[in-house]
Amino acid sequence: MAVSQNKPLPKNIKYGIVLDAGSSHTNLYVYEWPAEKENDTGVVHQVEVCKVEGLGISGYSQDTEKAGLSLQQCMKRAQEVVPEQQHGETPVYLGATAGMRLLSLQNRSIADRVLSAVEKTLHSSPFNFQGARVISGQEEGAYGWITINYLLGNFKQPGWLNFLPHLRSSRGTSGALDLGGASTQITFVPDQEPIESQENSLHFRLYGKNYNVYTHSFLCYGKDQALRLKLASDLQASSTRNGSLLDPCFHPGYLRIMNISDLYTNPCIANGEQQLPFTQLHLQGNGDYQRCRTTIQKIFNTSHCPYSSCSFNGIFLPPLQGEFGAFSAFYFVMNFLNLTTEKNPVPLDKVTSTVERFCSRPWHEVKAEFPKIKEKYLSEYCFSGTYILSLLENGYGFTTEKWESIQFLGKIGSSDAGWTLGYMLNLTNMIPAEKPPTRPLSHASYVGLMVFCSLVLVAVLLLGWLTFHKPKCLQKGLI
Ligand SMILES: Nc1nc2c(ncn2[C@@H]2O[C@H](COP(=O)(O)OP(=O)(O)OP(=O)(O)O)[C@@H](O)[C@H]2O)c(=O)[nH]1
Ligand SMILES: [Ca+2]
Repeated sequence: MAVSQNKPLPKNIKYGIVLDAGSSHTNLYVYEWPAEKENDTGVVHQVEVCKVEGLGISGYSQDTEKAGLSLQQCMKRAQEVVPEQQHGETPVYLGATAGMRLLSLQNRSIADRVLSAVEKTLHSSPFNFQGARVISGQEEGAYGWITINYLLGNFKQPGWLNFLPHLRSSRGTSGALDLGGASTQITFVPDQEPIESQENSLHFRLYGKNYNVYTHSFLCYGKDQALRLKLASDLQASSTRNGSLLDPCFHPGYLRIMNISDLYTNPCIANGEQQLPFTQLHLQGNGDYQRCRTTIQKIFNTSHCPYSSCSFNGIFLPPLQGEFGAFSAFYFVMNFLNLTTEKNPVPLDKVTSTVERFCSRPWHEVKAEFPKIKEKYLSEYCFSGTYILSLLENGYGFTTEKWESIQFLGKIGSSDAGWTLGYMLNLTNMIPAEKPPTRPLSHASYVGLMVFCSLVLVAVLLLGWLTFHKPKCLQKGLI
């Protein structure tokens, strides 16, 4: 006997936690989804982001234990967000990106110690810890691409197409552009097949469709490392005897003092330090966009290409294809400069003139206008804006027309654009290779279908009746 209940059943919600241990800082994300819809596309969403105070985990190479301790506050926050009875079943993953890739190249045993320290903290939490590891640049690109296409609903087939499988649309996916502090990724489905270099080629089967995806991660070309590359290249080209350098990528009146040893302490910048007769670099801004662009250009080597086409440094890049979503620092910088609009993209010439005007503004004026923005961020928007233009226009070849296909996005719905959601979807097997069997119709669809069938039946009966029992008036009219 069926028992009717008026009370709705309690929602069966599941949770998952991912820590994004980036080069500049760590973010903890909490995701949730209805348990019964686990394999549907587009049901997982972010309910919390917690920004870990202090450095990225790779910044604790001098005191590795602190890398673990730094995560405690956000782990506590996660315990408040996830209901206590579900702590034990909630998976936690930590993925480290370019900062840890660089530290591993520099000193493997210190990098391992940092990872052990964060593992210790995560093991001692009440959640179901699933591991902490350094993810590859390919994975970072791939999971970013999966995240945005999952959130944009690009893997979804319209319901009615389930009945007509041969008509299934091959609706396009969106490419993904991620700009971090230490690396940057470009990932998209190219038109051209096959992909010329194996290390840039990924294959996925998702929801019953095959995707051949191009991806590349440029280590050292995140915006913090790119600034170091630029400064090292400027230093090499200059004849300064005392370490004073005019820098067109900073505002007029801006001054920054840097230790030369800090500039040369990672594998992105090979040697050169020994020859310098000074220990500090005195940067003096002069806010000249054109010159800034020229100096940045020097960090992209376009002199050789062993493929049919390349981005820079001899790396294969097929012709750009389709729409692109640009996130992380692409978004932070463009958003600060008011160059992100929901609907129409801002044309490339307008972006260029905005960055140019911003760079030329005196530092004291900029500081007075944005007193609440961290000085580190504020002072670098001129460099970052110019770097983004160089990378996208000269590095990847986004022309004035192609520029219009880029959308700068921070969030999609409630979820941040980034690699973490895709990483979790993959590790929890939430994106099936094949399309899950279609569920029975929802109540609304059932009622709709019934009404439609009834109307068709009435129309058929009426037509039949009219054919065989023509009313006299109609018969007369026909003669
Ligand atoms: N303006 C601004 N800059 C930010 C913000 N958050 C991070 N950044 C900077 O933007 C750059 C990229 O930040 P993220 O995307 O978090 O980079 P990351 O994940 O630490 O670095 P990777 O390991 O290379 O991916 C870094 O230079 C950060 O210092 C923000 O809220 N506003
Ligand atoms: Ca990142």
